[in-house]
Amino acid sequence: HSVGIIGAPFSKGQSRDGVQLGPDLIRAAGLVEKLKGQGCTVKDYGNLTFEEVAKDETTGRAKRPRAVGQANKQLSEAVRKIKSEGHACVMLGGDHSLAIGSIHGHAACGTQLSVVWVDAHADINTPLTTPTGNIHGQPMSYLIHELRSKIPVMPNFSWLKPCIAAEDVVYIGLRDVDPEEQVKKPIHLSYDIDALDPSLAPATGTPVVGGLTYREGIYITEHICQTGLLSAVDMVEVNPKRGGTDNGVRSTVDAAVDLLLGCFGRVREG
Ligand SMILES: N[C@](CCCC[B-](O)(O)O)(CCN1CCC(O)CC1)C(=O)O
Ligand SMILES: [Mn+2]
Ligand SMILES: [Mn+2]
Ligand SMILES: [Mn+2]
Repeated sequence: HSVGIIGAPFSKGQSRDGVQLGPDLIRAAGLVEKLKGQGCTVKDYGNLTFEEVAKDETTGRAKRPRAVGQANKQLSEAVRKIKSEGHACVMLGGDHSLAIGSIHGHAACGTQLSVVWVDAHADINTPLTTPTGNIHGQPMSYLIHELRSKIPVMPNFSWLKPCIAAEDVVYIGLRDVDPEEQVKKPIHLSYDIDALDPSLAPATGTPVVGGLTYREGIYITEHICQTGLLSAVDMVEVNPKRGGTDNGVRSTVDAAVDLLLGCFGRVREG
């Protein structure tokens, strides 16, 4: 791997001091040496420097837009350069408003991106829906084509064009989504019993080792139930002619029933 590192000691996407210290802290913990130690070539492009911005008035509800827009313009250019020089880019923040520049700069190198957003939060408030005004809770709204009409003109944001399709985003770790961030679409859950491990659900046509445990399988249904959006469920591929023993068939059928109960409110104790 060839890795290019850029530090973005920026904190104006939110209001807590200290997050600007992240880049150098991560370096001091040996990131460059440890990457080299595992065979990477590493080029450290250092830290961006961000000019102070005077009279940064709130736009809509978004706070400090000039500072955030300017910093992300610089970051976009830096990430684009790192990508053009053939590296995988590591951006060290700084607060999450920096994803605006990082993803924009990455997308500028031409190929359509998919985004895996690992976060307790969806960070997809718009400047008009944000409950706090902090732009670190909004970056996705500026990047996604489908939300373009929801974004007002913002000072120092004119350089930014949406560059990601909503279908190319996946979230992992979400557990604190604001009401305005929830996309209200009914859920169709299509559950093939062979997702479960054959030790638990052997009575199915195409068993594959390494499947979900009972706990993992049920967890999915309980969480989908909690969204309140479940509108239809498929529970398929239970086959009593497979699975060998009566016990195997019984286990498979019981699992299918438990999964459906999980979809409609049954919660395990503990
Ligand atoms: N969704 C929040 C938090 C964003 C966090 C940004 B990060 O980059 O860390 O993902 C607001 C969260 N929420 C507001 C209402 C409160 O009662 C609970 C927290 C927002 O400020 O938009
Ligand atoms: Mn975030
Ligand atoms: Mn954050
Ligand atoms: Mn977060």
